[in-house]
Amino acid sequence: MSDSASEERPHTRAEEPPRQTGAEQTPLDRTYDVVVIGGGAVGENVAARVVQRGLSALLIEQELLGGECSYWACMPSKALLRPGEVLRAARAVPGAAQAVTGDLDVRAVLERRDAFTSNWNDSSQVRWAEQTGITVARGRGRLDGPRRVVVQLSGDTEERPVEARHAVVLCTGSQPSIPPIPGLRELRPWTSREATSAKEVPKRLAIVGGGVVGCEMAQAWARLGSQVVLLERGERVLEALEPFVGDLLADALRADGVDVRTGVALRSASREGEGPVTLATDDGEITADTVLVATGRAPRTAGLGLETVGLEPDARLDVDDSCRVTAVEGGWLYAAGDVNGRALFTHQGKYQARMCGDAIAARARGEHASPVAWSPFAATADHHAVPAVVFTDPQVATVGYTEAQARDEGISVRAVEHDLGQVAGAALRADGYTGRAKLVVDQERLVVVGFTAVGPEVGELLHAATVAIVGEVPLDRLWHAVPAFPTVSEVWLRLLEAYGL
Ligand SMILES: Cc1cc2nc3c(=O)[nH]c(=O)nc-3n(C[C@H](O)[C@H](O)[C@H](O)COP(=O)(O)OP(=O)(O)OC[C@H]3O[C@@H](n4cnc5c(N)ncnc54)[C@H](O)[C@@H]3O)c2cc1C
Ligand SMILES: NC(=O)c1ccc[n+]([C@@H]2O[C@H](COP(=O)([O-])OP(=O)(O)OC[C@H]3O[C@@H](n4cnc5c(N)ncnc54)[C@H](O)[C@@H]3O)[C@@H](O)[C@H]2O)c1
Repeated sequence: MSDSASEERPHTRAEEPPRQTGAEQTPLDRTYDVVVIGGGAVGENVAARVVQRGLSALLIEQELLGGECSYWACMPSKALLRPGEVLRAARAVPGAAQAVTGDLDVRAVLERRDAFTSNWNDSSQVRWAEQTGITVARGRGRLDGPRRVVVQLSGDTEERPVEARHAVVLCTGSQPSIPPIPGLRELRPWTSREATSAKEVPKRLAIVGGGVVGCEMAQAWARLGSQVVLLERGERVLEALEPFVGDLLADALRADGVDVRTGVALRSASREGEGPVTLATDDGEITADTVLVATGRAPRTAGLGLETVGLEPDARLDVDDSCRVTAVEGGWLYAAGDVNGRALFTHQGKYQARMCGDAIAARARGEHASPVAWSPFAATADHHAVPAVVFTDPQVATVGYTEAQARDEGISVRAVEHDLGQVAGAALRADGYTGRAKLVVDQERLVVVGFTAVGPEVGELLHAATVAIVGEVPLDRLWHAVPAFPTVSEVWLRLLEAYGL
């Protein structure tokens, strides 16, 4: 195995030749050690991991190899947000601000976004997979009994049966949920796919749902020139997070011209012919040209043949920490990434891929590979150390429990907060730097169990907190982890001082 095969699949930009058609596909063998259905970031990483461990792997993908993250989620959304963030950062520093004489160049922003998706061409990812030693089948896969999968190759009417010697791994991801609001589905609203791949800036954009997708896309399109209204039924945007997060973010979105409305119930949606859309809420009517529904996601399991292995067709895929589906006997069926609903993030799905790939390979060698906590076969961090960044400006960085979640888990906690703008490193970064950080401490074990920060580019602060939580670093040892002056990380010192060290 070459070194490059042990690297993770890259997110590159490339100009590539047209995609293969079904007729040009590699012929399939009858049996593989591992069959992976779904070639998003997670499926690719499961396949690569087992191949690195000496097993053969078939990876079946019905659309673009790389999945949502590369083409309709993480990468294009961040490409849409980054130019606005840079522009605002420059404007917040006198001396640089005077050099900024124009506004965002929308065409250039969209072109850069397109380059990050390789213009929705996955040839470079297919090449990477093949060089890694993975067999790629373009088409649709479904279960057909224990260890059996049927592949409907693209451009081919015949179905090909394949068998898995050791494991079948479901990595089919998730899809947007559209709430059953009268008229909404009939409008054919944007989902995250259209919101990340649109070629033109909508004039009036109404967004239903003030979660991560709603907030990121509200800011991206507002800064590109849309008139955006953001409707959230909860009390705050990003309501699951610490309360100050939603407050600071709503202020920032409003400063960008977004009309943020919380505690709003959408009653119905309608459109007259090709005219504008009317959204009726309990707070009055809203007129928009485009509607984005961003109200959460559901596992993509329809038509996956779950009933052929004794599960309900729409069953929740509960898994153990090695991602083995607990309701299926024989221990051959796994589910990793968004489809198992544990933590809907690319990084966490890829973590599951590493753990489950190693568990599959060890079990194929006859080892027990018990998924005990923090072993190489257990995605233990999924339970209480999931990092996440909302890439708005300001960013929101979180890992572990919020104070409320920790209390709900029965943990005795004490929380401390600090104003990020008071940190010398933050003040140097931008005039008027606004932000806040919070540490949640387990009072019995005296370790950090949660961290939240809001502020420009605080995402880069997050890994220190993840290491502290995963490493269960005692507070009195953390006190010796000295942040360099003048970095924003000095907030760690301030938080520990606020705690009483
Ligand atoms: C707008 C947006 C922005 C996001 N930004 C971030 C971010 O910044 N950071 C982050 O960590 N996460 C982000 N996420 C979440 C992230 O995109 C997902 O967690 C990640 O894509 C999940 O990867 P996956 O491989 O499990 O699923 P997917 O990426 O959905 O891949 C599943 C693949 O399976 C294929 N498939 C499905 N059924 C079949 C079948 N029967 N046969 C063959 N193929 C099949 C699909 O075509 C798809 O390619 C974002 C999500 C959205 C919507
Ligand atoms: N930066 C990132 O890492 C990133 C970015 C985007 C998405 N994601 C992932 O994708 C997942 C899905 O994102 P999402 O934003 O679709 O879901 P979400 O669960 O984060 O937010 C959905 C929001 O919609 C609101 N809502 C639901 N029904 C509503 C209704 N009828 N009217 C008004 N509001 C309503 C909810 O209260 C909630 O605030 C996220 O949980 C996250 O895991 C991650």
